[in-house]
Amino acid sequence: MNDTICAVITGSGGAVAVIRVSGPEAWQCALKLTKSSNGPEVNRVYHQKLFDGDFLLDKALVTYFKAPKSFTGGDTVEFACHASNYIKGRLLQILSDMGVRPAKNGEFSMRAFINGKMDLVEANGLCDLIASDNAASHGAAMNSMEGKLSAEFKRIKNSLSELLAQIEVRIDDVDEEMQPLDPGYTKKILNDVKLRAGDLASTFSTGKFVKEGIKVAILGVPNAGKSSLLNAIVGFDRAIVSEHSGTTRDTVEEIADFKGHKIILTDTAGIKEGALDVAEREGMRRSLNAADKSDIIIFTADTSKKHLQADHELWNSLKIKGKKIILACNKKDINFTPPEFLYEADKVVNVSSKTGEGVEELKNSVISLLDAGDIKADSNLITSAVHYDMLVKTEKELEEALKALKKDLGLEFLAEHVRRALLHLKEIIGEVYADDILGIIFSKFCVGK
Ligand SMILES: Nc1nc2c(c(=O)[nH]1)N(C=O)[C@@H](CNc1ccc(C(=O)N[C@@H](CCC(=O)O)C(=O)O)cc1)CN2
Repeated sequence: MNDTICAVITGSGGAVAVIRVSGPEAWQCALKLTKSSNGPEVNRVYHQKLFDGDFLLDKALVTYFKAPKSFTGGDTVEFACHASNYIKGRLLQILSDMGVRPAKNGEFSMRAFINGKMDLVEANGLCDLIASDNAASHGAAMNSMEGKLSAEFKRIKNSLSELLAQIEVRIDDVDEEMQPLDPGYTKKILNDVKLRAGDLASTFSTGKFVKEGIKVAILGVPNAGKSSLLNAIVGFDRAIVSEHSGTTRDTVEEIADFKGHKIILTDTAGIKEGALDVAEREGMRRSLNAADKSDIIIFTADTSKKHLQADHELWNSLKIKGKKIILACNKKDINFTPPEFLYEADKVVNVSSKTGEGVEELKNSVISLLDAGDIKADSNLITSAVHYDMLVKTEKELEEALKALKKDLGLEFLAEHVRRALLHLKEIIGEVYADDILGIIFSKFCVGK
């Protein structure tokens, strides 16, 4: 915190790059770089020359922020220079020569957190916002960055804090001068808080998919119609289709939208037994790899053909992966009698890639089987596995507190469970933290953030 750090805070490409310098020496460095003697005004942008020794390095826009009014809460200067790799490299070198250290990943945000500019949930939201790539992930991240998610955590936390205070004064009240704790009231508060923590935790089934997208792998034996199905789902000719078996040799990935959810669809090379060349074997390895990584598998079977034995073998090998499987029956003929194994599918959908029949049902099935939920704008979503984990732990402690109350185990027992629940909530927001944990959390942020 006491040293001065710098980093390029803009992405690659574009004509202008911003370099942020933050820490006690930031202003001094800027005065040297711009060879100015008189102090700049706070929160003003100056068009200034930046010098590399006696040479003119660039003419840039320089903004001066004074602590505590800056992104990090410390003295900060931003140089919006031309995005030449040479200019950026020299600027960072000159700053380094002045004793300014390159910022670590997330270090600016970590300073902002330590300086009380945002809590940990808001910092996490900021990180998610930068990574967001659709309306749903953007909306969830914005809610979080804007403090709406934190506010809900704080509401739950405050109810528990008040309850704990009530319990603790009675523990201290050895002379029993106070009215005893009302069990009905205590039970009501505990139940209410547990319900709210549970409601928030339950949004994670939607939230995790909102943040990362849903990975769907399309698998099947060669020539089952996988690529046609991918094309029918995304609505354009993404994958090459032919009547020849083995047209798809490598996996083909495409992003689609299912009811507002981001879907990462992977079409795969058909899987078969028998003599294979090296490329075919590699293709199949990638197909199975896509199956392993997926959240759900669409198993495509051409039920007009008689190779259902091959389908069955592949089906059995996929079943053991323990994933949800939707069976997409392609080109079904009217005399088709379904073999037994079809009934093991989590869902069977008849599809026609040609007419688009069944495609909507397929999309809906993915969402409902994964319990991915509806995406509602403006509602709080838990997208972090850590937050989810902490909420589940909170719920368990509250359950224990309710048991302690019911069995009348005494105020100390009750207080201990409430205290632990409270600690989980405080850890989520960042009211309590261990220094080494902070480093780990913020190191997941990108450079320059
Ligand atoms: N050039 C530039 N653009 C940027 C950022 C930045 O740091 N620099 N941001 C960075 O991520 C985002 C904007 N976020 C920011 C948040 C707070 C402050 C700030 O200086 N806050 C002070 C002063 C507030 C005021 O005077 O109104 C404060 O909170 O005290 C600046 C940027 C996006 N665009």
